[in-house]
Amino acid sequence: MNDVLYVNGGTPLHGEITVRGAKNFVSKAMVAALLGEGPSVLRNVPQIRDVGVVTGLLELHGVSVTHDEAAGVLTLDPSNVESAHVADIDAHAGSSRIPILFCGPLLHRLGEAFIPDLGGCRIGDRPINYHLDILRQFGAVVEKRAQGIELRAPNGLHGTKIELPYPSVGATEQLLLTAVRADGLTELSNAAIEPEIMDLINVLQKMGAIISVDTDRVIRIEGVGRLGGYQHTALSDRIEAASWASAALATRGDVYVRGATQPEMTAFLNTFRKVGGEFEIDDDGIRFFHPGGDLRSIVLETDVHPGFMTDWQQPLVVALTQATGLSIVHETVYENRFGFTDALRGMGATIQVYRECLGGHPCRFGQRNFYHSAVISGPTPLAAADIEVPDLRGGFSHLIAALAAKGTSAVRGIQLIDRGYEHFQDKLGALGAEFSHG
Ligand SMILES: CC(=O)N[C@H]1[C@@H](OP(=O)(O)OP(=O)(O)OC[C@H]2O[C@@H](n3ccc(=O)[nH]c3=O)[C@H](O)[C@@H]2O)O[C@H](CO)[C@@H](O)[C@@H]1O
Ligand SMILES: C=C(OP(=O)(O)O)C(=O)O
Repeated sequence: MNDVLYVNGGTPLHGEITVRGAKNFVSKAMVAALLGEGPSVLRNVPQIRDVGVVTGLLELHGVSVTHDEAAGVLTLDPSNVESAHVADIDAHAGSSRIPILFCGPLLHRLGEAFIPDLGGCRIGDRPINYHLDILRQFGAVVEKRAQGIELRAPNGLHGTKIELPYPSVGATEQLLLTAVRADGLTELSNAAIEPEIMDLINVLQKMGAIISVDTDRVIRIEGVGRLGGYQHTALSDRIEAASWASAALATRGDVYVRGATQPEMTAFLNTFRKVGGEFEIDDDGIRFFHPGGDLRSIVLETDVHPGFMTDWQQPLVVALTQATGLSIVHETVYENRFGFTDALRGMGATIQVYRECLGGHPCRFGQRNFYHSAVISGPTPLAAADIEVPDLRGGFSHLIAALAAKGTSAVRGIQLIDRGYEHFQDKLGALGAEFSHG
């Protein structure tokens, strides 16, 4: 497949697109199916590469997966996992970080697991120390191998009390997927409470789990002996929705995102409005548009939910290059998520990155040599360029910059974008973008 997109920018995006289920939920719900005795059915599944990667891993473990791609329905039947009993897989994680979440379900079913080294976006170190600490506290024995880790649970997995040093999404999911079938009670403090985690809890409850969530980031789980399958419709992808909203703003366009939902996007909508974008919400989606006139600069900090999520940051920064004045963005979730701004600078944007915590609150990256704050001065016209996609959201940002720029840009490595944006080229076409493969 041709991995370069030639984008002829300068045309505002106009029209309607649809977003389906959230990348950051669907993959976890697929792993949850491994815990059930019977088949599960997941609806509203997007056609993105991460779904293919997790499907491949589940099949390797004996899960039978059928996918009606057009209807977005996945059926996952784990009844053959015991007979397949794959102890040591000669596999790699592909582009995804999801394999680490197989630990709990496989340990419960097979008593052992081999997890390959992880993929995912290179936006910081992304260690798995919280995951391993959690698994060890449940009673797992973890050993490092050449290309991954090997785990055993010689005495089973037992409920425990854990406080996370930081409300990590993946570590919270690790705990949930392990605790639901562990023996006894588990209590997690400082848990992440992202909407995708809440929907995973919905799925686990449908399967028979007992989970309560307090208002102070404490989650309690009473382990149960067996879980069944589930039927569930995935919540929609608020990152994809916000990305198209940012594209509408940066190109002075008007995009109706069918499937976008308000409650999961409150922090984004507030920021969008402060920058000068407008939106209209109805029962089926959200219309995002540039109302004309100047955009306003803002001070923004990314944070865990209910804050402004880090995955919204990169697409929005492109729109901020078109706002009048100095915007400050303090990235507090990942230490290295401004690499994508190099290409924007090459296109004419004025963006400086700093090691200091700018914008208000000190974060855990302050004084540690990480360029995790950015100052964007605008508005600056963007000029076409030859750019290489660095990661998923950074890649979409580059695409937005190319759409906003005068002239024809070459955007290389666009396959990375398929990992989280369903049919993005069809959607660009539907919104009137001008592009070709050469
Ligand atoms: C597939 C998926 O759902 N990915 C999302 C998930 O990633 P993911 O689950 O990997 O992100 P985490 O919330 O775990 O990471 C947050 C921070 O905690 C650190 N950390 C995490 C685990 C650990 O063991 N040790 C550690 O230090 C990370 O390096 C990072 O700085 O949540 C992120 C934060 O909303 C999103 O940007 C990603 O899109
Ligand atoms: C960082 C992201 O994803 P992942 O955790 O899958 O790398 C993302 O979706 O922006």
